[in-house]
Amino acid sequence: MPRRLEGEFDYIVVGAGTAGCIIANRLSAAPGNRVLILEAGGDDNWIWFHIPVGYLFAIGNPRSDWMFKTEAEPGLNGRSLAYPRGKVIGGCSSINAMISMRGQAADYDHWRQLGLTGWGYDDVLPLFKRLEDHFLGASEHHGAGGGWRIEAPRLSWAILDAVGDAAEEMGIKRIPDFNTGDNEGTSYFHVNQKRGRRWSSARGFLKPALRRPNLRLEKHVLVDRLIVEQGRAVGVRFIRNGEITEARAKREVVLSAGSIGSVQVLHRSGIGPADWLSPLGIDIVMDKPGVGRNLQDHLQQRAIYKVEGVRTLNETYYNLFRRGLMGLDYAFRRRGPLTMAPSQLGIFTRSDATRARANIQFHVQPLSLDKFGDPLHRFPAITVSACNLQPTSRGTVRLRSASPDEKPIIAPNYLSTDDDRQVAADAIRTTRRLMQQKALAKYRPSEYLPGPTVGDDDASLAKAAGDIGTTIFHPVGTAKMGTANDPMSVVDERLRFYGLGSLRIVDASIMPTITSGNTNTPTAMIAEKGATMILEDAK
Ligand SMILES: Cc1cc2nc3c(=O)[nH]c(=O)nc-3n(C[C@H](O)[C@H](O)[C@H](O)COP(=O)(O)OP(=O)(O)OC[C@H]3O[C@@H](n4cnc5c(N)ncnc54)[C@H](O)[C@@H]3O)c2cc1C
Repeated sequence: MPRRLEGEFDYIVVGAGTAGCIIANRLSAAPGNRVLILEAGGDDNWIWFHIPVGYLFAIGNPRSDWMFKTEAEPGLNGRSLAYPRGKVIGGCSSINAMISMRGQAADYDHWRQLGLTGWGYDDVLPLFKRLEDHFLGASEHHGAGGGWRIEAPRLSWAILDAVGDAAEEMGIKRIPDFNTGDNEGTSYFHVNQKRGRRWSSARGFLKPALRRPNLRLEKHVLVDRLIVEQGRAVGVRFIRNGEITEARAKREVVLSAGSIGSVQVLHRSGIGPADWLSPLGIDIVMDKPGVGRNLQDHLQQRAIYKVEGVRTLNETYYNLFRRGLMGLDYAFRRRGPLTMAPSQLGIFTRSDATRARANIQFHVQPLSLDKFGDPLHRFPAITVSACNLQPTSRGTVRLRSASPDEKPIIAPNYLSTDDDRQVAADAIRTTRRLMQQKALAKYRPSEYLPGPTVGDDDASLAKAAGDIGTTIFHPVGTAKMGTANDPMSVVDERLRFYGLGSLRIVDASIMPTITSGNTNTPTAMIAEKGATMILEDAK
């Protein structure tokens, strides 16, 4: 018999990630709501969760990462990718690259055009603003005083300034801010940091709320499944140190375990495609073909260029004297490379002139390595990675077995459409053009990856994209919000689960289509809106 967690709860939030921390904060702001939030990871009491460059140590480390992998991907010429997800309070916002990016107004207007009332850019702009504490203060586009701190980066690099100049030479304008509805242009990224430290959702929303007597956080608990009675989610069953415990919610269960985690919990609960679950011996509670489908991610082509006569992080890192200076700069001024989000300069542009809006994003880094987790190269070099912002490939997330200890099968299906292969080829072509601009000539950039032997024709570039393509860590869409007449819809526009009462999903998995940029800030907005709707519906 499972143990029963003592205490009465109105709401149970599963997962204290980007979304979960915000929901717990908003729901517990009403003293009458008793809120329980359950997180598989632990506290963020490790220095590398806070010093921004710690990202390099948190990824691929079981202390902070679920350590998932994709299947061998045909589109990546048979390669399987590490697929990091944060396992700690704050979730991915505690290990991510801190870029704060809303995407494009057109992304949200598209959601509204799909029939999802209340999700157009005009509708969600007040929510973005309400969340924010923007370094420039309140304005037409930004908010001040909220928990989502956004700051300008605290260092610049001559080589990145020159890449920005090169973009301008190609006709891409310099803009001061990517977050005003249209991100086409080039700029340094704004970041979720406060005075040189990472600003996660846990720091901004969960920790300040934990003082409230009506909010309870349980860490190191793995939610196995939902408890469903008479067509309603009435609680959850979780595991801690091998012990099974149940907790019950009087009002609602909110799934915020992320695009992978929320699917796992639903599938283990018998909610998902019956033809996937039955062979695993899972009793079907509800045949829901959309749960685990529609996986979308941004695939980046990481081109690397060797440079001369200019500083990059590579040689700075290997120079003991300079490394010491970096440490001192951080200790005394909270400045310098330790405050660095790995990608600093952004460029949003069109992969070809026929595109209606920017459809590729460059992340330019003053460093290079073979892959995350590997050491920096010993030669001076930069990474000029381009990703397709509006991919048409769709993948899946599903259970390997019914055991909660087993890692899921993640198959993003990258580059499985002609359009995605074309965009990838055009993106590498655009990279090459960028690096040949006059502004960069003095640094004598030479292509290291994909490499000068790769031809400029579509077929060679698409093959190279498969060789150097890698995730930019943005899985979304696996429990998509949609209209009732679409059998693949999982939640409605108020994020209520179709077919089961008292259950909502509020995290990155509900995006019907991926936003045109990094996905953390959009997920925060989804949480702000989700919490608002939960409170409204409770009245
Ligand atoms: C390495 C990396 C770099 C990134 N860089 C950026 C960036 O620079 N900018 C940007 O905008 N986006 C970035 N992203 C993406 C962004 O962080 C995510 O889109 C966003 O955090 C998703 O939020 P979420 O709430 O949906 O999920 P998460 O933040 O993943 O939260 C889910 C939480 O649920 C917990 N959980 C899962 N399953 C269970 C279970 N069964 N029981 C209990 N708890 C569970 C997890 O441990 C986690 O804490 C990055 C992501 C990664 C991994």
